[in-house]
Amino acid sequence: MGPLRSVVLAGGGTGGHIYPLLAFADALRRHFPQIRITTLGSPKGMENQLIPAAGYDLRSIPAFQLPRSLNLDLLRTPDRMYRSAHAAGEIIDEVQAEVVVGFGGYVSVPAYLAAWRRELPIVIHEVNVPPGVANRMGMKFTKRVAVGFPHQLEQAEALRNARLVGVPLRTGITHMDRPALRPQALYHFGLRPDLPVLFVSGGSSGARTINLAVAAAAKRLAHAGIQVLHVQGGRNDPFEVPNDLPVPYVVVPYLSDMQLGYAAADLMLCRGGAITVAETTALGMPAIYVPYPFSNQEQRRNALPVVEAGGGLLVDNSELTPDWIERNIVPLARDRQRLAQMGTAAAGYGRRDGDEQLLRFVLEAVS
Ligand SMILES: CC(=O)N[C@H]1[C@@H](OP(=O)(O)OP(=O)(O)OC[C@H]2O[C@@H](n3ccc(=O)[nH]c3=O)[C@H](O)[C@@H]2O)O[C@H](CO)[C@@H](O)[C@@H]1O
Repeated sequence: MGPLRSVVLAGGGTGGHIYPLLAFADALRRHFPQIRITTLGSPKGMENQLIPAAGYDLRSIPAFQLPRSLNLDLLRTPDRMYRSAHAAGEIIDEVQAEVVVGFGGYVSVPAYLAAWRRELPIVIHEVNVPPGVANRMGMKFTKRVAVGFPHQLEQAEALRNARLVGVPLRTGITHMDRPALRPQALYHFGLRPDLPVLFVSGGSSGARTINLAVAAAAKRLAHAGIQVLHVQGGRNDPFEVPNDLPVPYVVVPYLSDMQLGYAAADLMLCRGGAITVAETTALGMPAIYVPYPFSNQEQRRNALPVVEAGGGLLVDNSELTPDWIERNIVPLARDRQRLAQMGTAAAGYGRRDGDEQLLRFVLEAVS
């Protein structure tokens, strides 16, 4: 077949849906420099900051919230769904899209619906178990479903026949040479080269429990000679850290250059969002995962295979206290050998070619 000329990518809400979309857009552009890439988002999601900043065309379509269960009778779906699908269809027609690729988030549903009505190929990329509500609806319109992780094939009936492609990750992360970037990253954040760095991130929105627990442990970490680089997260309140600590504790609201954080880090403390897990493992980053407790155990499922492979530790949200941090993180952060072993195990589970594998799958869909 000839080169792809025009695609519509749909996805939005939080970073977990948007970063894979952007990484895939970059792969399309690398392979087909003349391609027209149009992204569909909702008016309020993080896509409104992240997608224009990455230089892609973002079209907003009217928002509507999906019910959280699937016994959705399409005939009784509210008018707003049809308005959104109509808007998505007009954009698909205008750009003469050859395929719609959806990454989840409720903005994907009107795109799937509009593409189905036009008999356009639809490809869904799903990273969670259970699959998100929007993508489960999309699966009524296409059998071309790609997943990020092996456990998804075993743990979700709806994903049993999906194609395992991995997660499209930003090349700034997948092509990164961590040791080479480390001095620059430490300098950038004002961190010392002679002491370990704990990198704390609660995902794209931030995590209140993690933020408060680590901030409350600031003195104990500092007196043990552990530096902290702490990302507050896009939607979280500021927290207090003592300002008379003997070693650096750096708080940043959000990192657009996430690779700098990974480069500075010896150990990560994070939630178990799917893209975060894909990134830590692609980089061979030892991590302590604190899954978000309120979303169908999806984050626990993401982190468990890495932890079972020896690539990190798992701690319940309710158990992450300053005492736990002192007892577990302090000795680990100072044990270079154990960190190296964990890093190697994490890397064994990680993969870096999700963007290329998804592209191959999409090309099959349009051929
Ligand atoms: C609470 C919740 O429901 N979270 C879900 C959400 O997580 P969330 O939106 O937090 O997504 P992930 O943890 O999967 O990914 C976060 C992304 O944001 C990036 N990042 C983060 C902080 C920062 O300062 N800069 C930055 O670039 C990370 O590098 C990563 O690429 O979507 C994921 C993927 O569907 C799901 O698995 C999570 O369960």
